[in-house]
Amino acid sequence: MTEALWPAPVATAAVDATVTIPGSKSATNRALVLAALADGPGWVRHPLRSRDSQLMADGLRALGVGIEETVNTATGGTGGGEAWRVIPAGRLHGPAQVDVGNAGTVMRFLPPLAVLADGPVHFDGDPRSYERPQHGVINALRALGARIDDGGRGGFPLTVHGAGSLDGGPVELDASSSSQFISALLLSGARYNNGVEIRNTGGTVPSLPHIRMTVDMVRKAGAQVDAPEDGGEKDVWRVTPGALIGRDVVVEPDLSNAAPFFAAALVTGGKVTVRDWPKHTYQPGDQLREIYTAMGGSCRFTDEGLEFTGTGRIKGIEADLHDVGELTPVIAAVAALADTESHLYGISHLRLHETDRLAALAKEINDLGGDVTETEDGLRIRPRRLHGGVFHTYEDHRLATAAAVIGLAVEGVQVENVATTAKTLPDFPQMWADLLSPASS
Ligand SMILES: O=C(O)C1=C[C@@H](OP(=O)(O)O)[C@@H](O)[C@H](O)C1
Ligand SMILES: C=C(OP(=O)(O)O)C(=O)O
Repeated sequence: MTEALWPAPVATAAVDATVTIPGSKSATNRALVLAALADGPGWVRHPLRSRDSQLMADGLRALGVGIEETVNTATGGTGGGEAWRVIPAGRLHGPAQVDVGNAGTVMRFLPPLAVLADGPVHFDGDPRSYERPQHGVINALRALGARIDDGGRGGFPLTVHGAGSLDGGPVELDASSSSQFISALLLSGARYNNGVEIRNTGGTVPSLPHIRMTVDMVRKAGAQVDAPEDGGEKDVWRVTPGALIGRDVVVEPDLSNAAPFFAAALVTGGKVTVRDWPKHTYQPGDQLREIYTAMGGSCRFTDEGLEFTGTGRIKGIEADLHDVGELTPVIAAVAALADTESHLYGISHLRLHETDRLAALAKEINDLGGDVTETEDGLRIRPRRLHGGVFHTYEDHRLATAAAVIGLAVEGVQVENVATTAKTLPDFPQMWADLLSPASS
């Protein structure tokens, strides 16, 4: 398939901009699931509007949940802007068809909810959804009493035969390939007759901040959750059965999507402020403060948000990104422009993300003249002068934003299918143009 090429703009001066980043994908999709399972209507304010959140909303609608996408003009504590009203179905219904696209959150979070529907729910998605791990969810739901037909594939397409309820209870699974297996069961677990107790029997679970985000949101929806970080048993998460309440949830900006914008400050020796950066958050993107500081930037909170300043000189880093894997593509791009070598590790699970991110980053950066080697669980990136060329993106939004970062400093980078950023940031090309135009701030 030939996709249009987007000429990545070169920065001709240090950037100086203030950016509004749309809502967090992870928080939006959790809020939608919890609101759909609640005992009364709720609001999701400042939701992300992107392919992944539309897939989630459409999937829930297919099961009978009402989601009204409105612009809220109220000027209360939460301000105006977009707000989605979620009206639970009473009883989730099947038969239904759900498209999971290539959204990990939809693939993993909706089957545990579909077991509560009163009929079959058929799930299908992009070709890549057939390859991404789903065993943790399928095997766990079966062990908890659900009937799932997957034709022996262990993944999509599959049909969950909703029976209106699920026994639930204790279950073991291997969550070393995705934290989303655990989040998925925690989100629906309160609605199972016996709740759920999940024990990870595999290696270390990646993306722990995302599980903490789940635990926090499920608790705020009124359920009791025990988790290892609160003195609970290692590798065990428990939700007690009970009702969830329809709430008013305000979604934070997507801090992982701030990564390319702050990177622009580092690469050009400029300054970028991301508005409304939360002082306390469970998002992994908050770790950019530490990571980009180690790479030579400096940051501070201002009245508007978080401001990053760069010097134009980038230091390589040695970093375990196991907890914050989704930041890797953009960090790798920054590292490819650094003065010293970087070693990013703890991220073998990235081979099972939107694409094999380790292989894709190594190939694409090397095709621009870089020196990147894949290790068993990461990447070694050595400084080398890069040149222009086509950067393939493998339908991975974060490969496209990584390419844009390299393009700031390297003339002639052409990004294949920049539209793939629509997975979590549909306005990326315009936001990037605004960042680079003096009128942007
Ligand atoms: O639960 C979530 O919202 C996410 C969890 C992480 O998944 P993995 O644990 O599969 O890496 C992360 O990479 C993904 O972007 C979003
Ligand atoms: C891994 C990611 O997404 P998903 O939710 O599809 O797993 C990501 O956004 O980097």
